[in-house]
Amino acid sequence: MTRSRLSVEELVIGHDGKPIGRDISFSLTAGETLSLLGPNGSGKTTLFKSLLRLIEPIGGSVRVDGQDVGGWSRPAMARCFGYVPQAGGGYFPFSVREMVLMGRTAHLSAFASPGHRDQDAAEAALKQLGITHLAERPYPQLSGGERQLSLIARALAQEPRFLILDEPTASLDFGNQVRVLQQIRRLADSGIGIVLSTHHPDQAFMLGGRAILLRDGGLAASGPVSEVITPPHLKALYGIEVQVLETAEGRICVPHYG
Ligand SMILES: Nc1ncnc2c1ncn2[C@@H]1O[C@H](COP(=O)(O)OP(=O)(O)OP(=O)(O)O)[C@@H](O)[C@H]1O
Repeated sequence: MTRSRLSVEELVIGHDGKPIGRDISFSLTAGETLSLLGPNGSGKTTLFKSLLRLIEPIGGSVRVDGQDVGGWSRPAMARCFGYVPQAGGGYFPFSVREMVLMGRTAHLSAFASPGHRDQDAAEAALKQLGITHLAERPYPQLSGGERQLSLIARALAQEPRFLILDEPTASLDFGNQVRVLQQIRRLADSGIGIVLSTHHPDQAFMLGGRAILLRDGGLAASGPVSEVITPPHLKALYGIEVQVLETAEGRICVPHYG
């Protein structure tokens, strides 16, 4: 099976025609994971929204298998990309099952109601995230971790080739951070391309794959996680001294507190 390839080429991102990032190029094959790190305000959300055409890029292109997505319709974009926005992603006065089923909208023709194929995709997404037991619960009553898993299930029900997650572990407790990351890693293993932003370099180590660093209006580094998440890069990115230590579980970052 040939896997889809996402190529971001010399993207220029910004707001109201004013660039905040330029020359942003990277690529990803479905099944791979890419972690995006950068200080607050460096443009991570702007980059994701530009990639998804929720904000018009100022320049450059985003291609899937060589096709420029610039001319794609919204449903065509939604069949290719799932998006889990930052922090909660809105209020849904529905049960988890209903909310996840709404992720199927991109597959429905105008005015059509969901059919068996859509119900099956929603159930499969709930199962894949291990939250079938939450299906009847009203979304507003869920905990932060349960909401985040439900939002990922909703994006997954779209059956996207690429999943874009903006700080998927923000506001989660330590256990739920690890559980959500384990699920994300499984999604990559199942063949979905994952691009996620995080403020925790350790999470890039946990996910493996590749990482890119966004700083001063451009990509400061790009490559395998082990080559990108290094003390000099972290110092340049965050202005603090950090050691990278090897442990039995993998690498971890330890800041200097002195
Ligand atoms: N709608 C907007 N209009 C104008 N400027 C914006 C808009 N949204 C964001 N910005 C600015 O663009 C810059 C990048 O913001 P963005 O939210 O992309 O950063 P970020 O890296 O995701 O930040 P954080 O880590 O704090 O979530 C910031 O200076 C921000 O103030």
